[in-house]
Amino acid sequence: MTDFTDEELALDPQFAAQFEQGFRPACQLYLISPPAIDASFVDRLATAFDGGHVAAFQLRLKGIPDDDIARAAEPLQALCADRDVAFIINDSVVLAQRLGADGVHLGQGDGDPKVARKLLGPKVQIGVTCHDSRHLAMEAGEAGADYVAFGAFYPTSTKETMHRPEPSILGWWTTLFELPCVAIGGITADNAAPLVAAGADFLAVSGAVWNHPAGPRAGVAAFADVLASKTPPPRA
Ligand SMILES: Cc1ncc(COP(=O)(O)OP(=O)(O)O)c(N)n1
Ligand SMILES: Cc1nc(C(=O)O)sc1CCOP(=O)(O)O
Ligand SMILES: [Mg+2]
Repeated sequence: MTDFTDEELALDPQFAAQFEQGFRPACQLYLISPPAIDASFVDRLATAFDGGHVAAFQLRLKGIPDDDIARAAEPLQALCADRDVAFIINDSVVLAQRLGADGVHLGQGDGDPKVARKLLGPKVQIGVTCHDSRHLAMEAGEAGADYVAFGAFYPTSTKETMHRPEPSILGWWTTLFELPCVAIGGITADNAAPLVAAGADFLAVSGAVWNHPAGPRAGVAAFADVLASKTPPPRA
């Protein structure tokens, strides 16, 4: 696949920045489920939400039949609706449609965002994994994604990862594009500052919340200061 130079990217009229120093909201938390959950997980999720504002929750259960994920999703989706948290399904457009999810997250091998858009319509959020690639991110944006995700920024035991972007990719993206960007991979309250400072619109986190020694409520609360450290540019 062809990779563009920075100069080509910056000059491409299809992709180049359209927004004029407008308002960019503060960085928000995007919570990813643990790799496995049981029936009591809905209580842990509620506890996590008690720790502070969570913008989105992604149900990420790998290698499990859709029917089982759908059963597990029901109380979680209801809780998310109750707490005004976007409910995102990982990997499967079909399952996202079946559940009436607020969004779907697609990896590079999880299907074409354009096809997803046709199936899900304009209101459902579509996120796309872009690893450390500016090219993939621009492709995703062009295909109609609602956000692009870069990672893994730090080592993680939640998933085997092969890409390690620099935080500067977030700054590059937010300078040129209005579309929100998500930072993911091994992010903790202690290592998140460079990602927030670089311009991440969302921090996607799993282990830092679910494995927090003081529990998921403390895990979410721990991010409050670093999230607040991004000063959004003023309205034009
Ligand atoms: C917000 C967010 N970003 C990236 C991923 C990773 O998606 P993918 O590359 O498809 O890997 P799996 O999560 O499916 O193992 C994600 N899920 N969410
Ligand atoms: C699901 C996922 N995707 C990644 C990517 O790099 O695309 S890293 C990752 C794991 C996120 O969990 P944690 O916060 O525990 O590291
Ligand atoms: Mg996937």
